Amino acid sequence: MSALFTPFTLKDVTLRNRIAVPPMCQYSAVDGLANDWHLAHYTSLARGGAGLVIVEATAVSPEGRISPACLGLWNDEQAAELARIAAAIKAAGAVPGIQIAHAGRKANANKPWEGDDHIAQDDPRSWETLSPSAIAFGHHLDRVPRAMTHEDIAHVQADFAAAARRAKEAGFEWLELHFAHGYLAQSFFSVHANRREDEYGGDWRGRGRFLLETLDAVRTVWPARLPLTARFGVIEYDGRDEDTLQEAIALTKAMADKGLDMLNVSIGFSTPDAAIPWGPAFLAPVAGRVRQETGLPVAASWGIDNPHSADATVADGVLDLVMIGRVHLANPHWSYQAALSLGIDRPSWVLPAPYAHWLERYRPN
Ligand SMILES: Cc1cc2c(cc1C)N(C[C@H](O)[C@H](O)[C@H](O)COP(=O)(O)O)c1[nH]c(=O)[nH]c(=O)c1N2
Ligand SMILES: NC(=O)C1=CN(Cc2ccccc2)CCC1
Repeated sequence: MSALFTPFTLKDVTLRNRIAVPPMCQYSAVDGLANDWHLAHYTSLARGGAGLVIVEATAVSPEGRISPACLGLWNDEQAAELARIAAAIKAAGAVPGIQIAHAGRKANANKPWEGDDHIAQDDPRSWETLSPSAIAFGHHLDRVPRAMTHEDIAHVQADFAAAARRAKEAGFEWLELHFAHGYLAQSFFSVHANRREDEYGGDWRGRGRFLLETLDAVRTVWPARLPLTARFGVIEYDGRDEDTLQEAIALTKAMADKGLDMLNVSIGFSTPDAAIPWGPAFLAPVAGRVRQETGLPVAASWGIDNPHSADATVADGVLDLVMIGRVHLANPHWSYQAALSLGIDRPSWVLPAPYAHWLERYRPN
């Protein structure tokens, strides 16, 4: 029996297996609108057999986009296009999820393959970036952002709540708040980015306030019966990891008290000077510690790309869901290959009938 291919129920939602496609920006939108690229991309991933497919970081406002080509959910036209994608994911047998985000001081950047750097301020595509403090990330993202006022903070939190309402109306059944990877919410939590001296700065409670208030605002509009999760950078690999982890675990417990249903454990990416120990499944033990100490179900990613290690993280009670990212770009049918490798019954039926019927009778050698 394979732990990876057991169902997972959270609130009223049941995933057919423990395999999730994490959000992965496609940088392929115009004016934040999803198009045929996104429809084909997400449909093929869902048809590949994963239990959960989470649509990429989708900005809660125009200036919350990482790049001008990122998706948005700040208007009803965008919601209508995303509704087609949610329906296509569901029709393929996966649960449709979406991540809502604000890129903060990492916003207004070129596509990764077009420089990945901040757009020049005299470029017509340029817009003002916001952050808790007027401190640039550095390196290729060296623009100094404007320190947010309390009005800015309230406005962005209202944008998150509005985007969550639109996500619900568009038919998404799993919502993830982007609280990781050096974007706005992570920046509020990070000592590298947040030097505020008001109630949104200082100790972990101050630096965590924006995240808790945003969670509160979203929880009010997101149905109690559907999973509300957050992707959160609990470690920076910046030399103060134990401090960061303890603060992140304390904040995660506070978020759980406010109705967070699950944590998608990730990296802070708040400083260009991080010494990240890249390697197969390197973050899984960190996620396992968060799971132990908070009692929340957890997911994690980062180099978990072979079926046996993915299966082991679930079987050993380290992870509840495995986020399988880049390898899905190489092979949307990764779940089928995993089913073959793990020897589950009728592995082809991880795929939809038009494929499964024939593959069950024919095995690519
Ligand atoms: C092209 C691309 C785009 C994104 C990502 C990655 C890549 C490669 N990642 C991170 C991703 O979800 C995943 O956590 C990492 O890729 C690590 O997992 P793998 O090692 O790829 O399985 C990411 N994470 C996130 O929370 N929101 C996002 O929109 C994106 N976008
Ligand atoms: N929107 C996000 O959260 C993104 C995260 N990435 C993290 C990453 C870093 C290094 C390698 C892969 C992914 C890159 C692209 C956008």
